[in-house]
Amino acid sequence: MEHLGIIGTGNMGGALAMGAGDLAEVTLYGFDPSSKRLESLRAACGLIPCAHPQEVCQRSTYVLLAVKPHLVPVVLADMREHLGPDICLISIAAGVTMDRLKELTDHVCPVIRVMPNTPALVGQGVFAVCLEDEGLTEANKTFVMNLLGHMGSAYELEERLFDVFTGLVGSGPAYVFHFMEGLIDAGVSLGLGRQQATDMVKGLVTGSATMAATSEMHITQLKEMVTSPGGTTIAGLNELEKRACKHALYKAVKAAHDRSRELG
Ligand SMILES: NC(=O)C1=CN([C@@H]2O[C@H](COP(=O)(O)OP(=O)(O)OC[C@H]3O[C@@H](n4cnc5c(N)ncnc54)[C@H](O)[C@@H]3O)[C@@H](O)[C@H]2O)C=CC1
Ligand SMILES: O=C(O)[C@@H]1CCC=N1
Repeated sequence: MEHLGIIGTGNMGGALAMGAGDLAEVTLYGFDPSSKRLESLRAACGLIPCAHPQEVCQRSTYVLLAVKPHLVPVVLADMREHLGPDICLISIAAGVTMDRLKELTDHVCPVIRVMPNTPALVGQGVFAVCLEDEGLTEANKTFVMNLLGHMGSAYELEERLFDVFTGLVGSGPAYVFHFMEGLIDAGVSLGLGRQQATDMVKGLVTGSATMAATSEMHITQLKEMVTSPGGTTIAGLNELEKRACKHALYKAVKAAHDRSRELG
């Protein structure tokens, strides 16, 4: 049985608690200043609330840090005395590097840096995992890859690519929802009811994503399948590219990448 403590049970910490909660071999602990969050996770996934971060450290073999990046130094300073070689620290804070995490923990415990995304909540997260700390055991690596694999797809990734992954995949669900919102508004503008348009766009995105995930065909071939010569789709695609849609996506990912660097 492994003991996993989560410090900060907001959007992402909460999503990971929910994902880990149904693993028989994991007991979950958590601390958050919001007792409401802790109580709702106790009811939803059996997380055991702790009175302070130190108690989480005392009860856990893995401690997952899921507070906002600017709070990482403060929270680690509080926990520092209770960390040691038998606790593996997992940080999901955007931008906070391995070097910084090692420095903030005085190099007393092994550290794993992870970048998740919110579809973890429905078992379809995509995770980058940095396993570069030489103090990690094979058991640490296996535990974390299995834990995250249970909530989606976990990829071991060199730390130098973490800002790219954060800008693309960590932030990515928001781009997809923004795109969906735009399509729904377009449908409403042209006369569909909002609920009708919402249901239709959800079906559109789920169906297209399933095709992309399961088809043998390349993404470009899937696009060509829809695009009849002289037809409706090419007329729509031409409008998107007149507005440099692909370039806008590049700029969005680049801005998020740059912000991830700054946060570090
Ligand atoms: N939301 C997302 O999609 C993703 C977030 N992340 C990272 O996850 C971390 C958390 O982000 P969110 O969950 O979005 O933020 P959030 O604001 O939803 O959650 C943060 C939680 O930390 C708690 N907290 C505040 N002070 C604390 C303290 N001193 N000790 C313990 N807990 C404290 C808050 O009450 C809150 O529940 C950030 O570092 C972010 O970079 C990473 C990938 C995706
Ligand atoms: O917006 C953020 O800073 C966090 C990190 C990746 C997704 N959400």
